[in-house]
Amino acid sequence: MKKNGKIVVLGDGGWGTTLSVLLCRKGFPVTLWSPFKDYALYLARYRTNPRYLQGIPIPRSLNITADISCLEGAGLVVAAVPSKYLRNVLMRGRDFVAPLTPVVSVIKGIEDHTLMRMTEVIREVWASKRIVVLSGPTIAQEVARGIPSTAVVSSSDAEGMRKAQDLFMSPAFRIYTNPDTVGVELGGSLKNVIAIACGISDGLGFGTNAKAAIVARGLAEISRLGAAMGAKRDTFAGIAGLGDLVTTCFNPLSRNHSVGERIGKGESVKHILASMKMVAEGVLTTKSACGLARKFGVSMPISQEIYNVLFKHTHPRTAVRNLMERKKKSEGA
Ligand SMILES: NC(=O)C1=CN([C@@H]2O[C@H](COP(=O)(O)OP(=O)(O)OC[C@H]3O[C@@H](n4cnc5c(N)ncnc54)[C@H](O)[C@@H]3O)[C@@H](O)[C@H]2O)C=CC1
Ligand SMILES: O=C(CO)COP(=O)(O)O
Repeated sequence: MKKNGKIVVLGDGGWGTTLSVLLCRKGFPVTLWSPFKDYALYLARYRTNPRYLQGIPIPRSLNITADISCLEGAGLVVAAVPSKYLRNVLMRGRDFVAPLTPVVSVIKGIEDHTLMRMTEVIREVWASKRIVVLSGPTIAQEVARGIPSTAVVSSSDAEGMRKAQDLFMSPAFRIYTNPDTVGVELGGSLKNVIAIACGISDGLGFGTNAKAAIVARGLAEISRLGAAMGAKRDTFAGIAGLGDLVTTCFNPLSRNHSVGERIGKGESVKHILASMKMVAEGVLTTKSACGLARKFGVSMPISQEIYNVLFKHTHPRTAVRNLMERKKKSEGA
C-alpha cells in the first residue's frame, strides 16, 4: 500500500474507528465512512465517537463522510460493518469499486440466510479478486489505547497478505500471517457464540472451572466444524482461534460476553438486544453455526444449547443440565 493511495474504512463502529485512527497515526490518508449522515457530521465536528468508542480522540487528518461514493479511487477498502449490514453496504458501493481493489475484511460473522463467510459475500457482490481477512484477539478499546495486541492476516493472495501485514503492523499491534482463510474467518466468528456461553456461566454465578470447560469444549466444536469445512486444525490453536476465544470469553468489555452475562442474570434476550447500540455478532452467528453444523453433519452441543436459549426460550439452567447430562463420551470423539 503506497502512502498516497486513499484507504476507505466502511463502518464507524468501535473497530472501524479504531483501525481508521491506527492507520491515520501511521500517516496514511484515510476516509471513514459512516452509514448515517448526522453521525458522520458529529464525528467530523467533535472528533470523538461516544456511541461506539468512548474516550479515543479522532485525528484531524481522518476524513469522515456518509457519502458512499468516497469509495471511488480507493487504493484499499477496509470492510468493518457488522455482518448483517455488509451485503447492503456492498450493494450501495458496488459502482465505485473495481474487482482489483484490495479489500480487507475485519468482520466477524457468518451471513445467516446464506451461511456465507464475509469474504464470500464480498467476492460475490464486488467480484473482488484481492481479499484479505484481519482477525484476532482485538478488543477495540485496547487496540485504540495502544495496549499490546496481536492479529492475523489471511489471504490466498500471498502478496496481498504480506502488504496487509505491513499496513497494520504497529509498535503495539503485532500482525502475523496465516494463509488458512477459512480457519481464520471461522475462528473469529464462532468464538462469539462460545463467549455468550461464558457470559451466561458468569451471570449464573458459576466459577472458572465451568468457564474453562466451555472454552475447551467450545474450541473442540469450533475445530470440528472448521476441519469439516476444510480449515486447518492448527489455526484454531492460534491467535484467530484460541487467542480470540480467550479474550472474548474473559474480557468484560466484550459485547458477546455481556449479552450472555445479562441472560444468565435473568434479563430477556429481546430486552438486552433492544438496549444495545453496539452489535453482538454472536447472536446471529449462533443461528449460522447451527446451520453449518447441520450442513456439514458436525455435532456442536454448546452452540445448539445457546441457540435454544437465544431463540427457543430455553432457560439457561436447563441448557446447562442438558450439556452436563449428555451421553458419556471420550474427549477426542
Ligand atoms: N469492536 C471490537 O472490539 C471488534 C469488532 N470486530 C468486528 O467488527 C465488525 C464491526 O463491529 P463494530 O465496529 O464493533 O461495530 P459496533 O458494534 O461498535 O457498532 C455498530 C455499527 O453498526 C453500524 N450500523 C448500524 N445500523 C446500520 C445499518 N443500517 N447499515 C450499516 N451499518 C449500520 C453502525 O454505524 C456502527 O458502525 C463486527 O463484525 C465485529 O465483530 C472485530 C474485532 C474487534
Ligand atoms: O472480536 C472481538 C475481540 O476480538 C470483540 O468482541 P465483542 O464483539 O464480543 O466485543
